[in-house]
Amino acid sequence: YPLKITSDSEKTCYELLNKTSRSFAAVINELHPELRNAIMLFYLILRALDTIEDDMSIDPKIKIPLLRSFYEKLALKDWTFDGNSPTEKDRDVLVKFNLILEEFHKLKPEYQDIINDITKQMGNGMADYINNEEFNLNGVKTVKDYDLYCFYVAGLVGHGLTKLCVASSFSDPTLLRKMELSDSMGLFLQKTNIIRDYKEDQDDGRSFWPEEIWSKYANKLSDFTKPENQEKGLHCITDLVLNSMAHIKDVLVYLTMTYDPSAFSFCAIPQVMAIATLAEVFQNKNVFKKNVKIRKGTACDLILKSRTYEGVLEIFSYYLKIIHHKCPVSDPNYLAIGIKCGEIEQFI
Ligand SMILES: CC(C)(C)CN1C(=O)[C@@H](CC(=O)N[C@@H](CC(=O)O)C(=O)O)O[C@H](c2cccc3ccccc23)c2cc(Cl)ccc21
Repeated sequence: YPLKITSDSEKTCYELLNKTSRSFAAVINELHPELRNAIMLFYLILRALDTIEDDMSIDPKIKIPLLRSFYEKLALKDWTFDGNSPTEKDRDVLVKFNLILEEFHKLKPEYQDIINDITKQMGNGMADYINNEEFNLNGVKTVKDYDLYCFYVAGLVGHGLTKLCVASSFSDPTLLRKMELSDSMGLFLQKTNIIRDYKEDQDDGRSFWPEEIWSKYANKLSDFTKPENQEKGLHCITDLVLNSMAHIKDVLVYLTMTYDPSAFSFCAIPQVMAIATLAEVFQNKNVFKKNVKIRKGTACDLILKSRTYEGVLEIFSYYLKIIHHKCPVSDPNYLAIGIKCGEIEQFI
């Protein structure tokens, strides 16, 4: 679908999108015009919220009320925010937020309401977490906290996208009665990012790996940065990958209920990137040293192959076999990985 830009503010929004995430911008550009601007603006509004939450230079006394009230800014015409630190990567999204607002008010009221509601829930969820002293000191404690945190930052995004797709008749309305499928779409992506981003988050003094899991393999999370603890670290990654694999069946079911071809690609591409990333981080000590990424060539192959549901199934089956074969018998979760791979394989 050719991109028809009709205003300066719309042009700036697409420039902001390309600046925040080039590869994701490519995916959004594939979308049918009916949904493209709604999802582009949804993405930018979420980036704005994330840029506030991520900025450790903003005093919590300012940050918390700002997160909780952020959705109210969507009703304004020319609000902007210049309080980010100069080093904050995507600060432009907030500096030029008035242009995002201008385009946002052109959306169908139904789409605006969906984005409003998700922004409100996410802002409050993020504020609750920052307010939680326990989380600030020790990061994520239980697997339950891990799922709740991922729900707020990613599961809710799935809820919003599902409602937008159903509202435009691009997806099966039954999805609204099975929101756990939308949760899994977000949780699978976010949990993959959290496993991959270990080193980056350690350097930022943050941690999202749940203590309930890593404490089986170390006394403190930073132990895995030392070579002598990296065998244990690999067992911890296996445990986290196993936890993420629990979402795969829901992801595959969700994709069968996304009818519009452009919405299907939009939803399928990040999921196939995630399963490829899980296979890449699996049994990979580089996770403790740097940010492990799949090769550009692989990413291109995945995008082409994920246009059809059969292609998506082949990709998941291929990487699940890699994970299964890479798991050493010495890994405490060796059997569990085999059983989980078998379970999903049967479904495929
Ligand atoms: C936290 C997150 C996983 C929700 C972030 N998130 C995504 O990861 C992007 C992909 C992305 O931004 N990838 C980055 C790479 C990276 O961050 O590692 C890129 O540069 O390509 O995709 C998701 C996303 C896309 C399609 C369907 C989804 C269903 C449920 C939840 C999220 C869904 C996303 C859709 C929207 Cl509207 C907003 C954010 C996201």
